[in-house]
Amino acid sequence: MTVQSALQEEQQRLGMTVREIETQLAAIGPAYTGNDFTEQMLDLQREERKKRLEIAYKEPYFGRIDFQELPGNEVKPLYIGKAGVAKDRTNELLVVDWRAPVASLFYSFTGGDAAVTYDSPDGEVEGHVHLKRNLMVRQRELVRLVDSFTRGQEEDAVTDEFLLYRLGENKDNRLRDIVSTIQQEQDLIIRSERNKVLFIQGVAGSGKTTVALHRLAFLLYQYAGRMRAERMIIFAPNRMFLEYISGVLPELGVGDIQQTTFADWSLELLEHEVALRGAEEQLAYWFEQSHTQEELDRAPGRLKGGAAFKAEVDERIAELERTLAPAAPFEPVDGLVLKPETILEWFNTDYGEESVMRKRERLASRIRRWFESELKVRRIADKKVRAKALTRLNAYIKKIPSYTAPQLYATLFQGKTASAIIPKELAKETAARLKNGEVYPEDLAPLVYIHLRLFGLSQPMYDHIVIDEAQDYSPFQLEALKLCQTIPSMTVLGDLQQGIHSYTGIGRWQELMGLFGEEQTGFFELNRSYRSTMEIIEFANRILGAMEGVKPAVPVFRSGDPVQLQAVADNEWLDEIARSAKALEQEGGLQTISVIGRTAVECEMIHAHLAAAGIEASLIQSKQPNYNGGLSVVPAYLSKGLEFDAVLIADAGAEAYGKLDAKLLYVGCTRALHKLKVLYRGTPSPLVQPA
Ligand SMILES: Nc1ncnc2c1ncn2[C@@H]1O[C@H](COP(=O)(O)OP(=O)(O)OP(=O)(O)O)[C@@H](O)[C@H]1O
Repeated sequence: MTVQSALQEEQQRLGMTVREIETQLAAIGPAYTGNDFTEQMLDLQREERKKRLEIAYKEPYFGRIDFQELPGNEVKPLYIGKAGVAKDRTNELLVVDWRAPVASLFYSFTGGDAAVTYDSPDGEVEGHVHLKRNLMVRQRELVRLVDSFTRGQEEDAVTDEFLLYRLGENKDNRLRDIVSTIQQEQDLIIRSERNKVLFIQGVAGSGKTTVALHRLAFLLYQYAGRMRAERMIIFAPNRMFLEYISGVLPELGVGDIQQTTFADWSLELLEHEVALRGAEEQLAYWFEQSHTQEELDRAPGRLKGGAAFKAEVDERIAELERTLAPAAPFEPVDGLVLKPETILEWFNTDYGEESVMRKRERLASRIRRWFESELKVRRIADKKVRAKALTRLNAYIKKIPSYTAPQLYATLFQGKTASAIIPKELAKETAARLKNGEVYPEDLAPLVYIHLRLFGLSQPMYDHIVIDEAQDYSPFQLEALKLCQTIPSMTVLGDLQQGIHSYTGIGRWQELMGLFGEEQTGFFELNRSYRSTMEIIEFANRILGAMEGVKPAVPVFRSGDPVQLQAVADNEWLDEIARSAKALEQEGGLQTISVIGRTAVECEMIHAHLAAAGIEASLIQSKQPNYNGGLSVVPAYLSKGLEFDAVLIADAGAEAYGKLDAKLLYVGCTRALHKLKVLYRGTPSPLVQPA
């Protein structure tokens, strides 16, 4: 078939599909506004369908795969799109949803005449691929067609043309979906079974965040009815990042998934009984100055987030459970005695796996019921005797220990019962804060954990949990989240090479993986980086070069400008930043440009200088809820997770980045998609020695 006839065929097919979608959309009609429940339910379904059709209407599909099921079936063309569309009357599939089992061929097939297979609900299906075609549709017009495989013909060497085109585009201030170019190694993760805790170690720009979001969309499709969006939750490092990723799920037709930070979620769970303090001061403390390894190891976050402290918390809860049932008999009326052995038996046998305070509640109710029934049986009607008995009952129940999470947590920092591993100074300071209802970020995981052990989760358990930037999580945080699921189902992603919060996070994935049984976990590595050009990735790889156990990122073959490394005199520094930023702006086409500084203080200074030079830029600070694109100034530690068309590293001098700061500089440089310029004052950092 010639290119011309292929184009014609596809144009006709596209026209037919678009008309069908238009007809179906028109038939849906206006929303129901009445009170009939059945009608309301039907309307919800119609709305769902409408949403899917609208997504399909924008860009009906992006790929085609011609598949012949064996043995000997006919060759069927399958069009793959964001949302499945079937013909109204015949139910013939016009577009296959990208998440459908057969669509996996589009992502996993890399050429060759051999038979291939995919997993369907009825078992493995075998067949031959005859054609793999990428189609670019914009505004319902076919603008591009590339065949990456035609059976029986020489292999076309253009497999990655579409990917390169997508990667070469400039980006705005939002992360995008990648359904049309998901890569094989990413697809494997997205389609993994649900009842696993998947750990994904991926280099900067390997698509971890994007893949995790696509995985949610896949799970909702694959386990429709068994997994629900409102019972899924995404944990991201900060609110600005949440805003940055907020477009992807709606683009994939998925709504209602909770997206939060661990701190916000914890405070809500604790019903705002405590107030969070010190988050910004902590960032300033750890990032505005250099620290030794020893300081990092002794950091409060490490101590309170580690396994040893958790063991102490567990022991404290166990002790509470052991001593909760009263040891003294209950005698509401002289001669009427409820023995402690009976109470203990009720407590130990009747309430099984329930949370500790719930068990207490049930025990108290049971004692009350016993009291009422005994008084009835004994026909105790005398008002005075009854009133006295009631007072005794209340006093007895009041003595059964009752704690809120902050109260129990506080016992770990006071008097004889204080924790053995928390240094005295830290314990004193924590106790004083707790008295005022104030906590630091590292107190949240133990508090939430205690709360969940004491009271359980007040809402349904989560069907799936996504944790982004998980290298910054402590084992205790994961232990707390583990309590929110009956069967673990999580996607835990991060990059140890970007582990800049080592005062609280982990050094090895095993620290988190070890919390689950081996059969419950899966581990994936993503080493290909899709964000940056080859030149940028090679530069960034050299920064980490000297570090132990580093896996260099493998670039996609996308070449751009060389990275510019430029010395600048102290007195010229701010002017040069302004000049460089202006030059990048004037290049045109770059939608997002960022000046990345070492500290927040440095960024404030740069921002003020840009403003004085008449250059409009936004200053990104730690409390910021959003980021609007354009030109921004941001400290390296806040740039994590984001990306910009062009990055200017404000100062990579030896004073700003010592050898211990490799990860931080790596984070900064790997934010750049297309252009990277690095200025330095004085001697360059040993991490970026000029060639
Ligand atoms: N298969 C793909 N097709 C097109 N673009 C992709 C693909 N995979 C990743 N990308 C792009 O690469 C960039 C990086 O993706 P993402 O932010 O998800 O990576 P990450 O691994 O979470 O990065 P980091 O750890 O540096 O924050 C995004 O612009 C994303 O759209």
